[in-house]
Amino acid sequence: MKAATAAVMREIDRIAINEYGIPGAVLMENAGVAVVRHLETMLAPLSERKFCILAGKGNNGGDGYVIARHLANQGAKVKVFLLGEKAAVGGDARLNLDIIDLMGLDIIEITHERVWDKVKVTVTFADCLIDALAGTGFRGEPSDDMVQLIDMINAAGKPVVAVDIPSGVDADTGRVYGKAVQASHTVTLGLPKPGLFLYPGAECAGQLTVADIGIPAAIVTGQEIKQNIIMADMIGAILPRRSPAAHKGENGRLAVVAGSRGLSGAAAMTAAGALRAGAGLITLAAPASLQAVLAVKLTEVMTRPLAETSAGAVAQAAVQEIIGLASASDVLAIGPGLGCEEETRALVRAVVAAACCPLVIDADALNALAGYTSILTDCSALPVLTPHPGEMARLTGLSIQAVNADRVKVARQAAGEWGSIVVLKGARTVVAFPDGEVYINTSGNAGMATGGTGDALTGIIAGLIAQGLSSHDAAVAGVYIHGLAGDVAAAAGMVGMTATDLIKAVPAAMYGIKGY
Ligand SMILES: NC(=O)C1=CN([C@@H]2O[C@H](COP(=O)(O)OP(=O)(O)OC[C@H]3O[C@@H](n4cnc5c(N)ncnc54)[C@H](OP(=O)(O)O)[C@@H]3O)[C@@H](O)[C@H]2O)[C@@H](O)CC1
Ligand SMILES: [K+]
Repeated sequence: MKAATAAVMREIDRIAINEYGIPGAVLMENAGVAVVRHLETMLAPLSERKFCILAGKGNNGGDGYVIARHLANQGAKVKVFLLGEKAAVGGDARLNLDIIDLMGLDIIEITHERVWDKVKVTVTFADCLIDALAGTGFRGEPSDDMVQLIDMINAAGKPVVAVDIPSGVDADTGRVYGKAVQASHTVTLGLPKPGLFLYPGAECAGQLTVADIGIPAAIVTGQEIKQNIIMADMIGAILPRRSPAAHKGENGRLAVVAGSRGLSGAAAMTAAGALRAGAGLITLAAPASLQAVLAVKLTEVMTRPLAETSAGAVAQAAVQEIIGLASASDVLAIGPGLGCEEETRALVRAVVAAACCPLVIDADALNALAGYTSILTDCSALPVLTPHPGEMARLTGLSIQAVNADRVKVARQAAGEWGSIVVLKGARTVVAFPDGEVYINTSGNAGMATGGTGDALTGIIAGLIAQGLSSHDAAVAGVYIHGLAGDVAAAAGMVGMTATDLIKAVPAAMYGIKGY
């Protein structure tokens, strides 16, 4: 599913109106009717309900007046509060405001202090609140009046239906500067906006519905929309169907370079993630002293002992062995648990520079690349990098806060600069490509915020590449399957679930998507 930024949505509206001749008032009518249809599914019979519509002076408020008209026609009790003066409302919104004025609906301008008591009483006795304060035209921090209204809406404990976007949420980034409406439902218009999927905006949106408002499909396909939302059907189309006559050699050869003394678990979980994602033959190369324990942990994985430093990390002397292993493999996953010794870091850089198979680079291998990201642009195949925000901060020189403030922008910029696929992990993982294409993941849950889930993701993505998926498709499908496996595991209890629970749930997640 494509997601449109506020600027792209405005351009789509402009083309629909100016080039196709669809009057803006028709789009607004369709928008308002779509919200009323949604209210019918939630609160029928509408004739027995009381609605409080909170409208701004822009077109989002205009949608609110259309909603008010249709609700009143159905016999509902409707009160409209306008954050500003009627005289300040223009265009299609004004047209619809004038209509409900002529219909005799109660429209109260919030222009002086005395009105607030009335707002409070109405909000308290309403069955449902409609947030039509602001949509894609919202900028920056809400004004004091808007904050007061948002506080009242959020404190009311009533169903809140946001029109297009919960007011106060940035449509592009999901950021909330100050306060935002906490909606129980959002009916977004035309195309969904990225900010409805990125936190904290995603949490403000509640249950999301995308409403068709009659924009010609050709306008949307004619736009270069680079934001995508990852959904199950998209992944179903990506995953290959396994031939009934398949043998292990057809499902790829995968090498993992991971682990150091005290960090054997990271290596094991990476290999197990790849195994559960369906990779055929896996070789786990790790410091020699870990071999015995890894062989016990992973019955189905081959292990390869590597030269190690006195501290039990992979030594520089292992470089040729790893490069040789990479050339005999379809994909190499490198990084989890390698540790932070400088000798190991130098080895990672040498392997990344020389390996001729696709790479999935994670954890300590990412830290080894801080200050050396230019190596990535010379990789023979597009490498997949899977940083969490801390690793991303180290790689970019930004603070973790700056990384999280606009995850899409940061991931996209890094992917372009490094000529790599960047999987920026976290709630709503973002996958960015060098051409600016971005995918936002929708699966997963807070139970996944536990050690080892990142190692599992590295294994899953590498496991999919081993089975013949392009690095592009493997990154997109990998993050979705990983989150879905987390959701499957969380069905038995979210708090306390482990990365191992998630890994075991990968086959069930894939079964849910593809039926195998
Ligand atoms: N034809 C179309 O295009 C269609 C558009 N459609 C709908 O229009 C919406 C876009 O409409 P838009 O562009 O008029 O802006 P909109 O979201 O109403 O926001 C402006 C309002 O927000 C206010 N405001 C902003 N920042 C603020 C702040 N920090 N703090 C406080 N207030 C702030 C601003 O106040 P002002 O700055 O004027 O004082 C003004 O009142 C879109 O989301 C969809 O719902 C549909 O009907 C389909 C057809
Ligand atoms: K809104």
